[in-house]
Amino acid sequence: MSANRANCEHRLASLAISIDNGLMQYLDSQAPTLQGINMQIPAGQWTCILGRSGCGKTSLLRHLAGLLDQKVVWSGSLRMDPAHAELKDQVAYMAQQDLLMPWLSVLDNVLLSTRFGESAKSGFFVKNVRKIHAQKEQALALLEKVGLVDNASHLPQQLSGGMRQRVALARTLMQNKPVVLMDEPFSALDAVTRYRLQNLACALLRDKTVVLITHDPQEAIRLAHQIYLLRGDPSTAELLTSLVSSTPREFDAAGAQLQQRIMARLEYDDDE
Ligand SMILES: Nc1ncnc2c1ncn2[C@@H]1O[C@H](COP(=O)(O)OP(=O)(O)OP(=O)(O)O)[C@@H](O)[C@H]1O
Repeated sequence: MSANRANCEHRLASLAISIDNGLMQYLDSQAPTLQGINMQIPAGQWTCILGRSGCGKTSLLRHLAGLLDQKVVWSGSLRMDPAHAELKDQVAYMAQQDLLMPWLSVLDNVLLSTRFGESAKSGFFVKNVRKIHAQKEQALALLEKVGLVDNASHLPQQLSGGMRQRVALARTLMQNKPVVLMDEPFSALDAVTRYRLQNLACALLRDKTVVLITHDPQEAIRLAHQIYLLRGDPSTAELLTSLVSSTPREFDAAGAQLQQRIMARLEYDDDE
């Protein structure tokens, strides 16, 4: 069986997430960071979240990824459609920093999450040689998609920032989760590299339920099917707009107007 076919058979359905009246407070904090959060995150679409620094964007994303379970209290409902036991099993998380292991090759970095996943399930690294071979083929196919197959044996330090983020994207795809949470993944890149990576991510994550945090209204306007703003203290979520045209969008007059609206809402929040 080819690696691609094996991949299809294990692919999970896309999932929608719905948050009703969510409240999140850090255990060592006197007040909630998020309160009265209502969000609908549709399956197979991109939801972008903007908000001033410190409003709780990363906290919300990390909570969805199951990374804050010991650090916060959460109340309110967090549901998935179709319902599933553990949201954290369904998500791949792509952070602002690429978080590549410096001592591992590009290929091994892409394979890492798969092997940890297997390790967690079985108690030791995958032993099945055919399975390892199929995973390697799949990782190489993903590296081909992100244009880095010739760099498979390189170490991360031999790559540019944009190349490293492409490795991180391949690693995220390798996890093959229906939900992809991205925390400012392109913010450290130059404008042209960012533009190219936005296009690439848009193409490769087309079937996924993506939640993207960004400080860049233009990035949200290019990529989002809906844009939420986190505003206030504690923050609530405001659905600013839903966009129906296909992505990635070119920036036009309507985009410029929407950018102005976003900036006005964010500026107002900063002044409050
Ligand atoms: N482990 C923690 N314990 C207590 N408070 C925390 C913890 N981590 C973050 N916070 C607080 O939660 C609030 C939200 O932080 P968060 O990083 O989620 O904001 P953000 O909107 O992602 O900011 P930025 O845009 O600067 O990345 C901040 O006031 C921050 O100080």
